[in-house]
Amino acid sequence: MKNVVLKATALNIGYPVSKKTISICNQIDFELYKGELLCLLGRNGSGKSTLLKTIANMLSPIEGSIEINEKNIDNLPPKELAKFIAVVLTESIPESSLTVYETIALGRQPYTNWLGKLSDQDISIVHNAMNLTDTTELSNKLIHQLSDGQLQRVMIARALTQDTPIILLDEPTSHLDIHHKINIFKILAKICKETEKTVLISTHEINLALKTSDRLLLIDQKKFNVGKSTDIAIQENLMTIFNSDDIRYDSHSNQFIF
Ligand SMILES: Nc1ncnc2c1ncn2[C@@H]1O[C@H](COP(=O)(O)OP(=O)(O)OP(=O)(O)O)[C@@H](O)[C@H]1O
Repeated sequence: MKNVVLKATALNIGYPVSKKTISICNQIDFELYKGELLCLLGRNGSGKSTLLKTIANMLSPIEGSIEINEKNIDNLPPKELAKFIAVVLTESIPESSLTVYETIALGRQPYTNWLGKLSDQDISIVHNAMNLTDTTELSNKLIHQLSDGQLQRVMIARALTQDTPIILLDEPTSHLDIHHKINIFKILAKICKETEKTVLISTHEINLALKTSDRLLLIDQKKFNVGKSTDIAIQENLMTIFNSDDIRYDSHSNQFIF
C-alpha cells in the first residue's frame, strides 16, 4: 500500500488582485507518496510556481485543502510546517557572506534553539546532506564564489538538512548546462531512493522528467492531471500541452522528439 505524505483536495489556486481573486487552476486533487520523485510540468505561466507556493503554504488556496498527516497545513505554525516541507525556490539565494557549510547548516534552524547551536546529531545530518549532494569539497567556499550548478547542489543540501519528508524545488535546473541538469536530476533521484523523501520539482526539462520521475503532475489551461508517464491519459495530456510543429511526443521511446 502507498504511504501518503501529502493530500490536496479540490484545490483552487490563484492570487488576490484588488478586491477579487484570480484563479489560475482549479479542481486540483492529488496525493504524494513516500519516496517518490515527481515532476510538475506545464508551459510558461501555467501555474507551476503558484501550485508549489500553495503547497508550501506561502500562498493560501482560494478553495480546497492541503493535508499532512490528516492536519490542514493552514493550521500548522510555520516552525512545525518547516519540519514537514523544505522549499528550494530559484529566488531564495542566501546571503553571500556565508560559507557553504554555514549555509547548509542553516537548514537545521527549525530544530535548534535561539542560539542556533548545532548538536552532534545536527552536524552528522549536515555531513550526510553534503555527501549526498557532492558538496563536501565546497565546504569552506563562500556562497558568492560558487557556479550556478554548485549553488543549486548547496541549496538542495540545505533542504536535505531540514530533514523533512517532503522537498519542493522550483525549476532547480534553470541556468544549468545539460551535464549539470542531468547531475541534479540524478542527485534528486538518489535522495528519493536512499532517504525515502518525497521530492516534487517543477521543470521545463520534459525528457529528463519523463526518464527520471515516478509520476508526473501536468498543469495546463486551468486543467490538472497526475499519473505515470505510461498512463494513456497522461500521454494524451502531454501531447495536448507540448506537441507542436517543432516537437512531438513519441510514446514508444517515452520522450519528446525535436
Ligand atoms: N503575484 C501574482 N499576482 C497575480 N498573478 C500572478 C502572480 N504571480 C504569478 N501570477 C500569474 O499566475 C500565472 C501562473 O504563474 P506561475 O509563475 O505560477 O507560472 P509557471 O508555470 O511557474 O511559469 P514559468 O514556467 O514561466 O515559471 C501567470 O499568468 C502569472 O502572470
